[in-house]
Amino acid sequence: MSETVADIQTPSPSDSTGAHGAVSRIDGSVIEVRFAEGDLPEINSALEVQWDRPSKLLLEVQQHADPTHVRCVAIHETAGLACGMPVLATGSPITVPVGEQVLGRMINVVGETIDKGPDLPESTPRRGIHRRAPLLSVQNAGTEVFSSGIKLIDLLAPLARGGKAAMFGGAGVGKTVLIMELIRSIADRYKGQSVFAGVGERSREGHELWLDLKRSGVIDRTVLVFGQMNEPPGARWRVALSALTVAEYFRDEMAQDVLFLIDNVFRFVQAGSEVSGLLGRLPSRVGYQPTLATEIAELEERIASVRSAAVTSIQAVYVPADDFTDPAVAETFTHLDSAIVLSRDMASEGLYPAIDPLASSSSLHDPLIIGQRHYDTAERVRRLIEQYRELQEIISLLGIDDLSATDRQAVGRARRLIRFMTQPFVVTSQFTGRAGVSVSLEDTLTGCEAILDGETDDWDESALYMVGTLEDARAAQAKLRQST
Ligand SMILES: Nc1ncnc2c1ncn2[C@@H]1O[C@H](COP(=O)(O)OP(=O)(O)OP(=O)(O)O)[C@@H](O)[C@H]1O
Repeated sequence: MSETVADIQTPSPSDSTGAHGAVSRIDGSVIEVRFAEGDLPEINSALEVQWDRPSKLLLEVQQHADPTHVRCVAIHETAGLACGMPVLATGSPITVPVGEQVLGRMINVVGETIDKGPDLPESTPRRGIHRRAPLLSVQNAGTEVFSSGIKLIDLLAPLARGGKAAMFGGAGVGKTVLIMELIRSIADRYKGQSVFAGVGERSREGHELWLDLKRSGVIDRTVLVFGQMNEPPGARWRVALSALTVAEYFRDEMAQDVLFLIDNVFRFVQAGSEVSGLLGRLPSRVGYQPTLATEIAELEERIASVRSAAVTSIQAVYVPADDFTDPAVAETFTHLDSAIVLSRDMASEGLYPAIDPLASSSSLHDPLIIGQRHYDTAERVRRLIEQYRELQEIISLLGIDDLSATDRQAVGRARRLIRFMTQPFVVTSQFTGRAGVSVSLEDTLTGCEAILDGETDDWDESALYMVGTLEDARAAQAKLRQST
């Protein structure tokens, strides 16, 4: 057992364990329960409605309204619930099954299996979902590069082993596709376990992921935890913590590296905002809950690596109305090692993955970490693309012919570089008809250097579009020459 475990134990059962209450008010997903004075269950503890239905109805205590009433958020659907129904205080937080038995399984926010497989064995250990982050003294920040096989990411926003990366983007710019590709490319090379938290997204996507992981043979090392958009806000709000608890068990009790993926962090914030509104709290900036920063920090700070095991996290963050100053987005930014920003302009030009090379960044971008060659190439790429963007305004006004010869050369190289940075994905091969490729950093650097040095100046731009290495582009160019 690692030294961190003692620091992050689940809160001990409270005195209210086994206390009986009764539903006194139902307000959609917010339920008020009456207890005898002195019996009030703790905040964040779970209550179970005692009804004769086969489905469970769990509530989580959010507020002590007065000495005899608690206000709770429902984790399950409340249809059929009536005032006066008996409620049992479980005395502990919501718990989820953890450990080897859940590997290869798909579970919901409270740990019920949702993959139509057999029930989990009775012996499966369970852990409460509210836990503290490991102490700073035992945390281990990641400075080792974690290659993704995706050219743009490895070059300009390298991921850190044991670090946190997020993909930011508005609707439909490719967050889910990118996260799926990363799972595919990383999970089969990754020795540890993977935990996927599906928060508030479409349930169809969850099902597709499950089938996809099954086909690629990595499902036995993966746990999928879902609280999707058709579920009540309480479930969508807490599911990220449930998944994180499963990941923490691998890290702390089994000292195994974990890949922790979340799609989508914004939905977690949104569900928290819904719960806050239902509880009658006054909204804060842009209508968000006043506890926004705390809620994000409580989640993000728990996603931490310790000396004995690394937790590498990749998250998708929806950017509402493409507004990167949105408080939920800006707040998430502050917790990351790598930020991958997706651009609608690039997506509309079909430049996938639509990663903005200038807006994306990584704390590993330092010659002492990634090496001088990588650093210099990335800087040259950024400078050239920046120059191209400035020239684009002039081009749109005056046309390319009015540029100087050096500027025209820069534009040509930048356009080739931008095309070279596109890459066919395995997960999109079915609808693009191009086989997916993974590219090593060495090949990415060699290709970029060749383009920056002018080796491809007389190549057709299209030869560099949606290829893997420079050699693939060379072959495409030869084919194009032959056909003309
Ligand atoms: N790498 C890619 N190659 C080809 N097409 C892509 C790629 N990435 C995204 N697309 C296209 O963009 C569409 C939307 O992608 P995706 O579902 O990943 O977006 P999203 O940002 O997750 O959207 P939402 O916010 O609506 O969930 C895909 O269905 C696909 O047509």
